[in-house]
Amino acid sequence: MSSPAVEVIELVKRYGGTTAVDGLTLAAERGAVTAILGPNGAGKTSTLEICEGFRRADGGTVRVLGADPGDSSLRARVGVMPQAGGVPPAMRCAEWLRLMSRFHAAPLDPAALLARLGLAEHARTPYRRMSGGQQQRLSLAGAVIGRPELVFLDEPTAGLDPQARRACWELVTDLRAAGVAVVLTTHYMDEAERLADHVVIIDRGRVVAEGSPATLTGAERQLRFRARPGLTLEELLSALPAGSAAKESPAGHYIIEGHVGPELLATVTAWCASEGVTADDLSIERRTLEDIFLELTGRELR
Ligand SMILES: Nc1ncnc2c1ncn2[C@@H]1O[C@H](COP(=O)(O)OP(=O)(O)OP(=O)(O)O)[C@@H](O)[C@H]1O
Repeated sequence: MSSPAVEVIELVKRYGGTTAVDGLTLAAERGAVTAILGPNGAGKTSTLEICEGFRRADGGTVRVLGADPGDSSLRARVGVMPQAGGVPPAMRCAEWLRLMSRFHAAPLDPAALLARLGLAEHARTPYRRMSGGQQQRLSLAGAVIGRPELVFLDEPTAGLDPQARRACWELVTDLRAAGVAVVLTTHYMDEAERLADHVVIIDRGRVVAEGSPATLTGAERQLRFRARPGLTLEELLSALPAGSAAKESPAGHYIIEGHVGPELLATVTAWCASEGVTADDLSIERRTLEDIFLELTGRELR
């Protein structure tokens, strides 16, 4: 088996007294999408920027396509989409992408790439006059123009409209199919669930869980419904089979966990009837990546 495209072992990054990355270990495979998730300030961008060779680590080991992240030979092989900026404000959209293409031996066609990302009509627009979402898309185009073996995308779809998000997802899926290693960060759990082969959840600079979306969310199902807020769940709990759990989260949204079968469903609906409430949007679902993320990283704001 070939070595991973990115190998991070016991990485440490400090800014003065703040330890942003605290012994983080992860690997990203070729031909796969690795999504790094974590609350604000968890250390995602710091980790990415060290892998991209933009920041120095204070400890640990990082190998990118088998080389040190600072190795100049990586520039032609690795595409980077930073969280913001990177394009001179006065430069026109197509002009910048053409310039980027000249740094590579076998680049994609800049005009075709702009068209694919819905930027054809903005080809002559200076960067500073483009909207935030258009700037994001141009930055994404810059990361992939050189047919890289590995791309780092820092929140690629933040602020994009639904159409542009889908165009970005399609591009990422095509990169993976072409054998490219894609490492991205995102705050959109549905995006990670849909796109990623491997999800790494980090918190306070450490990995708190990793695996495929299916492994992380597990096979267990939940019963969910909406009803008026503040129902007392004790009586329901006592009627449910041992090992079941019931919670209201957020207000007016009820989640019942346990062995979700006909018996549990009957008990819950009978209880709703006894309370005089209709269970709206009653559904049986698997736990989502967002449920797992909030369980692991808590609900307080960072
Ligand atoms: N240049 C810097 N100087 C000082 N502290 C920094 C610097 N860059 C990041 N930090 C701190 O390091 C920690 C991790 O920041 P980082 O940007 O890596 O997090 P993140 O997970 O990418 O967050 P977000 O989701 O908000 O983008 C934070 O506490 C942040 O304040």
